[in-house]
Parts: sequence; C-alpha cells; structure tokens
Amino acid sequence: MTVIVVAAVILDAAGRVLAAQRADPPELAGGWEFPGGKVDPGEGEIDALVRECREELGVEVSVGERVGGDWPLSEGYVLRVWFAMVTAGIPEAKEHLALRWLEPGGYFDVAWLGADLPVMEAVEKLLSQGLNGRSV
Ligand SMILES: Nc1nc2c([nH]c(=O)n2[C@H]2C[C@H](O)[C@@H](COP(=O)(O)OP(=O)(O)OP(=O)(O)O)O2)c(=O)[nH]1
Repeated sequence: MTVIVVAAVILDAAGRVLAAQRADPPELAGGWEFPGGKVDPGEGEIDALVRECREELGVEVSVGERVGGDWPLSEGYVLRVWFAMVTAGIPEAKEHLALRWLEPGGYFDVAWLGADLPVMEAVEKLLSQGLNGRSV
C-alpha cells in the first residue's frame, strides 16, 4: 500500500514561501521541506494537511490549488502538494529545527530535500505565470 505524504506550500501576500528544516531522522535532518506529513488511515488528504500545519506550525491554513500530481519519494511513498495560506496564527517551529520565509528570487536559498527541489521549481514557474495559489 502506498503511503501518501501531504505537504503545504504556504505563501504569504508578498509571495514568500515558508520552508521548514527537518529535525529527524538523521539522514534527512538539516534538509528543508514543505510542512506536512503522512495521511492517517481513513483521514482526508486536505484534513491531514490542515492537521499537520496545526501540529507542526501552530497555525490554521486555508488550502488552495494542488501543485502538480504525485511527486516521487522513497519506495512506497508519494508526496502530494497544495498551496496554502495562513488564516490564523504565526508559524512557529514546533517540530522543525527552524523556519524561513523565502522571498521571491530566493526560493532556492535553502538546501531543499531532493524530493522537494522539483516541487519548488514547479512552484516558482506557477507563481511567475501570475498564479497566486488561491482556489479559483
Ligand atoms: N512532510 C514532508 N515530508 C517530506 C517532504 N519531502 C520528503 O521527502 N518528505 C519525506 C520525509 C519523510 O520520510 C516523509 C514524511 O514523514 P513525516 O515525518 O513528515 O510524517 P509525519 O509528520 O506524519 O511523522 P511521523 O508519522 O513519522 O511521526 O516524507 C516534504 O516536503 N514534507
């Protein structure tokens, strides 16, 4: 059975993107990712995304458009990504080592995990086309 990992490209009004630095496991620690995590059995993917943002960042988010399709992770895992905006709270690193808001033009200023790099490239392309990540 494939494990679905959901992740949020959290955008602010200035077009900044929130990156989060993983604390574990040792082979991924220090790498940067989009906040998110595994979908629990029986849980909806959007519900999982909202829950993970609450647990990891202490914020409420509204979820917008999907970014691409299934992004490959390691064997047996796929990554599904959505744009999101914070609707309440200020993101705090509750489970990560650090958080950074990346300005437009600086989206690659962190060492993204291998799986996330093509996602960030796709996001930059979508944003350069004038998309703002909100639901249409
Ligand atoms: N959350 C997240 N995980 C990612 C990204 N890119 C990437 O390769 N991964 C990998 C790292 C992990 O092996 C897996 C997600 O696991 P996780 O540790 O975030 O999941 P979780 O919050 O549900 O945690 P747990 O059940 O292991 O405690 O997917 C990403 O952008 N966001």
